[in-house]
Amino acid sequence: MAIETLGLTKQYGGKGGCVNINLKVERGEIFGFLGPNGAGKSTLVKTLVGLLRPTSGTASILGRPLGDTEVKGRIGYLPENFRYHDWMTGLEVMRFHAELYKMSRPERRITELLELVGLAGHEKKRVAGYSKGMQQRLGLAVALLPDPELVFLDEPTSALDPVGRIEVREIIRELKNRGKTVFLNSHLLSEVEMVCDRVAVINKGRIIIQGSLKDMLYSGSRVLIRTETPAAGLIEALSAAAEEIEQKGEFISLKVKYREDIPAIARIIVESGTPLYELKVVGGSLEELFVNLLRGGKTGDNGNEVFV
Ligand SMILES: Nc1ncnc2c1ncn2[C@@H]1O[C@H](COP(=O)(O)OP(=O)(O)OP(=O)(O)O)[C@@H](O)[C@H]1O
Repeated sequence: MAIETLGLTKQYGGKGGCVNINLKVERGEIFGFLGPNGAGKSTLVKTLVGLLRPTSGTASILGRPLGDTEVKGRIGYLPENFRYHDWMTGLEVMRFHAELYKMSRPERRITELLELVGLAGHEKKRVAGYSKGMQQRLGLAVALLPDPELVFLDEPTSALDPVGRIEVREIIRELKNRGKTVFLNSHLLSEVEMVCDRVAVINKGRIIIQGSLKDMLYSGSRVLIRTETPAAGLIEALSAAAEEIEQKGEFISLKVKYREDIPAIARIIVESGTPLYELKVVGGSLEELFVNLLRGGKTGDNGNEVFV
């Protein structure tokens, strides 16, 4: 396990922060930690990397307790708001951090990382002359310096333009290919949807849902079926696999709980002898799920709109 927390709480004078966080992040996965501004994402990351002391609860990082010095050399951290000395060049910032990591021959690694983040050719320029996006890339290169097994990225694309976002996404995928674990804090849903294997959603300091992104997205989505002449008994047969079945003209709409319900529904229709002209899944976007969760409404259920 890369990260395991048990009832982890960090509050500031009894307020804010994050409360009773129970998370498991497997090694080698990209885990998305999603929540609106002020939800408690940065607080959790700062607690996990050892910058904040928990108010209560426990956690282990790469199998060691929080604050373990040896583990600190095996993790990388890109903070949300960082500023390097702007009179230094990108190369000097990298060398300075390599010294902090006590790396003996960092030059090759530095060159490789500057290339990876797209800063090759700019390394001799002062940070003062870097755009926000270039500074963010430099931060990412610094976070990857120790070739960490586990990387915490706090809003890594917030300062980037669309092309920069795609590039960072590619770097994150590449990290996964190399067997690294990535903990990605973000309020950007599409970001998380595109790269993460599993996610947790936090709101007002508490986790409100966590799990595999695939399962989460399908839970509560609707399947819309077009059949001209439903066979007798089809609706009853479907009610074994789905809920809230509605029939209107040649359309049948139903709500599914799990991803596996969808092929089961197709099978029931075909086996009943009903001609199937169309089957489509409606809803199931992370944005919809997120908004519904935050409003405290149902998840991903927009099936009624289809019939209007
Ligand atoms: N140093 C602090 N002192 C007091 N309260 C704090 C401190 N840091 C954060 N908080 C409060 O804790 C809550 C969670 O903040 P946190 O920065 O962890 O959220 P976040 O999800 O990372 O938000 P954002 O995306 O805006 O950075 C907020 O209500 C914030 O005001």
